[in-house]
Amino acid sequence: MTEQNVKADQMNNSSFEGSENILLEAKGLYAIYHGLEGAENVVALRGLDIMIQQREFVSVVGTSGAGKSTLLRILGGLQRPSAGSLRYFGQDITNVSEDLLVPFRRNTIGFIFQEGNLLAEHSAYENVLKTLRYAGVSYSASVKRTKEVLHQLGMTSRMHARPQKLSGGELQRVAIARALANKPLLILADEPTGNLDHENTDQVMGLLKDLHNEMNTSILIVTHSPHVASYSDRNIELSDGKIVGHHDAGSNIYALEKSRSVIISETGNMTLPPEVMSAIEPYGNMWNFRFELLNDNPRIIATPKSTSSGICPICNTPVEINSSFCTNCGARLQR
Ligand SMILES: Nc1ncnc2c1ncn2[C@@H]1O[C@H](COP(=O)(O)OP(=O)(O)OP(=O)(O)O)[C@@H](O)[C@H]1O
Repeated sequence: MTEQNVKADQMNNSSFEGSENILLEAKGLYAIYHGLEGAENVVALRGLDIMIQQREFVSVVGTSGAGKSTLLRILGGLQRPSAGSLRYFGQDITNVSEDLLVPFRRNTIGFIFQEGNLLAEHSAYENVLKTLRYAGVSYSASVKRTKEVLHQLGMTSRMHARPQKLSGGELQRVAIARALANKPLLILADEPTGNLDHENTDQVMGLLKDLHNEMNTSILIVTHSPHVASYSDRNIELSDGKIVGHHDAGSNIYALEKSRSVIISETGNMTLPPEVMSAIEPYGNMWNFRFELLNDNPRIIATPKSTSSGICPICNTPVEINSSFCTNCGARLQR
């Protein structure tokens, strides 16, 4: 049994029934940044539900400002959600104190950031070693594990170099080594190849993929790049703080608009792809939606509710036939 199995088992022992393979589950996540000095609030996440199974490799894609980094910070317990809940192995950690959260993070999650975030005055070796010592691992075990993980990442010959002497690709290998050193159950990576050229991106992502296949670690990577996301087994597409698509390994995430799904939440709320939303201008208009099967694939058909019946479809009071709004409730109506 590996160290990670033991960690997962320990957490599972106190988990809720039926949640054995679910590493994390977030429900109804909101993130609101309060504007300073009269500036408007920014709603970065709008009620996200997300679930990650043990050993999954998941990517989150979205354009700049979609809320990717905010989501990663909340899932990693680095930032509290404004609303919603976060559970690891069924245990609610949304409101646990910082005293409990810090050791939980250290033992469960490894973080990789775009900049690598290595300590400049320490060598690659010392950067990894310090992480393990900080986590309470004995000196001799830390030395052994540091050498082992730097070797896995192909960094043995460069391990005594300081960050300023390392290339971008080497820096990220050390950052990965550091994140993996304590054998976390989850790696959270925020644009880990954002500073790398195409060749180094492929090398680093290939390494991460190989390591994922060898280890019991789940990975969640946030990126704006469909190419980076293509290394994952499952992709979640974020737009304006909402999930607008789920794509599995077989789908073409370079052409997301062709494979976007309609998301229906547990409470029955439906999220439509942004291009559909802008095409139907739904605000204040009434639409009929129905599902149809086309070649065995469900598709959604939307038709405007008309007022040809002479009844407002919203408040059910009589309206003039073909009028463009209801004088009783003020709804905009389709003629
Ligand atoms: N500390 C903050 N204070 C106020 N607004 C913030 C803060 N952090 C993020 N935001 C805003 O929240 C929204 C989501 O930001 P976030 O960084 O999560 O998006 P992102 O998808 O990671 O973007 P990028 O790819 O550019 O990093 C943006 O509108 C951003 O300006």
